Amino acid sequence: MSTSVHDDPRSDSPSDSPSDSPSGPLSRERAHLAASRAALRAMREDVQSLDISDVTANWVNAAVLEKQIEDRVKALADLSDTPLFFGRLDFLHAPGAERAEGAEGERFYVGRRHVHDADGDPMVIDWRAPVSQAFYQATRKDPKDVALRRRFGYTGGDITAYEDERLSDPAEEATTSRLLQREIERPRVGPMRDIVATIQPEQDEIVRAGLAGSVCVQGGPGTGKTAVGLHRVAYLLYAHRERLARTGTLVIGPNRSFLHYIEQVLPALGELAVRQATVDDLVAHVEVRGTDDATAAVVKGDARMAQVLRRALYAHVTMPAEPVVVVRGSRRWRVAAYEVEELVRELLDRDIRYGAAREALPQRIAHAVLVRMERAGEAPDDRVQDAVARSAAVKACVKAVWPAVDPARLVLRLLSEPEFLAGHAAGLLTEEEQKAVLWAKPARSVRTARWSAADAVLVDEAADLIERTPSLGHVVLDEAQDLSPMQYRAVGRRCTTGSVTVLGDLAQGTTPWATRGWPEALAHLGKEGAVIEELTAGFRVPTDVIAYASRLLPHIAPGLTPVRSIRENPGFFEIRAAGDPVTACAELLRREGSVGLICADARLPGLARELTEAGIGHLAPGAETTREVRLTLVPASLAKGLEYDYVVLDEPGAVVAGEPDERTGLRRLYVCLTRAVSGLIVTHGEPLPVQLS
Ligand SMILES: Nc1ncnc2c1ncn2[C@@H]1O[C@H](COP(=O)(O)OP(=O)(O)OP(=O)(O)O)[C@@H](O)[C@H]1O
Repeated sequence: MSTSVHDDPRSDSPSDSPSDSPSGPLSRERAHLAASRAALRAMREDVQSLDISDVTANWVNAAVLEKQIEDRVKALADLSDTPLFFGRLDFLHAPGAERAEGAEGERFYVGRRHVHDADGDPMVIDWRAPVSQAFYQATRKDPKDVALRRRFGYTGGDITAYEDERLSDPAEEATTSRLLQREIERPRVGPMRDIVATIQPEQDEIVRAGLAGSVCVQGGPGTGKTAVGLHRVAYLLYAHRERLARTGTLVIGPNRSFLHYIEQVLPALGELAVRQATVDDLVAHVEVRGTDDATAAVVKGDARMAQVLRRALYAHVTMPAEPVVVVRGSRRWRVAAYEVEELVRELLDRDIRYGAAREALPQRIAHAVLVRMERAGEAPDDRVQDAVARSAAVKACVKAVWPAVDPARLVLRLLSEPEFLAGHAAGLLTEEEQKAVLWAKPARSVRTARWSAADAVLVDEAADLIERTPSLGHVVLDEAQDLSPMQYRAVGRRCTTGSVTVLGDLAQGTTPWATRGWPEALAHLGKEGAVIEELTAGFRVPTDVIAYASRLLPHIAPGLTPVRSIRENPGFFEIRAAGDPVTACAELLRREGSVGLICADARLPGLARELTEAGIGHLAPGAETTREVRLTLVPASLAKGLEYDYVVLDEPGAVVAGEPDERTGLRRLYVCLTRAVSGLIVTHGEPLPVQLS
């Protein structure tokens, strides 16, 4: 028997087989779904009925416990249109007890969360549990003891189809999953969805990679990098819940629209506590009101700036010229200048932060005083040492020798004072480079300075030299190819004791400092040992469209493997010379799903006006589509990471011309050409870039 799909005629999908009888497999599966829902309800009621009055001694404990209960009840909610399970595994033998989440049987339903019956036996196994892995990894070649893998198709919250693969049956031929195809081709509207039911084997490997190791994923447009990164966080939170609850997790994306687009995925997987931020959010020590030209931004983002900052900071440490004299009662205790210098040199040699060393110095000097007191026959205790450390003489010495430094002030001086910069950049930055980073108008104060985004990263680096930045347990860094070396360092210091998942595509790098190669980027992150994986199967872009966009690859990222679309639906692709984008939008809105009109940033206001004049409702730039308003206008600079069922790409030549150089322009165009799921119309009046011919 070969792989087969069985549909219920009530489903809105094409049917392969006749309707199911009341005792047929579909009815039995529906019965299991109903029983699982009832079991989940019972689990929720159990938690709701907990009486905490006996166990909470005070109101603080009671409040904490109540909050925990509230969270647990929320986590146990049964979302009516989200399937409770999406797959079933029938093993040939019962898996080992340690793999089975306490189950005795050999049949498992795989779903978004664990559900058990009144006896504690599992009705649904969490997709992240070890036993569920076979659902994603078993193949005909390596069936992993799976006799039958069943995938379920849903309409709303109801099972309407299933598809079987008898993996251990040598007579059955391999076919691609129809349900997977349907899932990939389902129209998109609104924010990104999870892919938990259809994670592919090569994606699953990355999702389940251990917490200790860092992973870097290079993948062309639509290969599922973002999806994989988000599911990886959910997996790690399941496998290392306590540790990550303590240390924290963070997802970094390129901008607000992108974060908004992905924000529903983790909550849908039951994970509510993952912070999402842009790199700019992480380094928001100063208010960013200024911008840099490309030359200045490239130098400010260069890793050499870290050395300039280090030098400038440590130049504040000077050797004492005077002894320290501490007066206690009638006695004076003297520590010679050369001895203080020795203490300072010792601290400089140690690998501790500037601020920590500054805090240690008074105690070191006080200790030297104590040794003298002991030698003179006194018996001072710790309190005396503390008092000496806090004495005016010691304080004055530390202030002179190892002064407090404010990180923003330090950067402000470097960018405002040519001599100060030259003093610390000599041999690191050329004169032109120094000129490029200096502000045209020196700033008077931290508050009034017109800080740029790159300046804020410098302040973050300086802040970390002074005081260690706390490290998180795991960081997912999406669209990483656009980060500067200094931004990589800023991310790297937020996971020094944790691990990172780096996601990106070298061909989509559109910043002047875009990543040239992953090993270099990983070195800036401080994760040289990370494994580099490549994803090449494309889930988003139709074959003809990706083939067209891939013509740009030799010009923008030679050597990268073109994406191979696994979509069966060919979609459609049209290039309309002298075509009108507004008419194209109107045409596409007659179909199901979202429509994005992507254009060069400068052309956006004009197109917005034309749409309004034509009476076509549309959303503000970058806004998420809804069922009511399915058309959104997307400036080329915001298109990265987003997708729409249909895209109208206006004037490719203008997209290229909108960037400072041709390669960046072509990369931007590559991003814009690869946003469509079902169809793309390119409209142009000007000639198309020759690289597309
Ligand atoms: N295994 C899968 N099953 C179903 N859909 C998938 C799968 N993997 C990815 N997708 C879908 O393909 C689309 C593209 O995925 P995603 O945005 O993660 O790609 P990406 O590699 O980050 O793309 P880009 O480089 O353009 O940002 C999304 O709609 C995602 O849900």
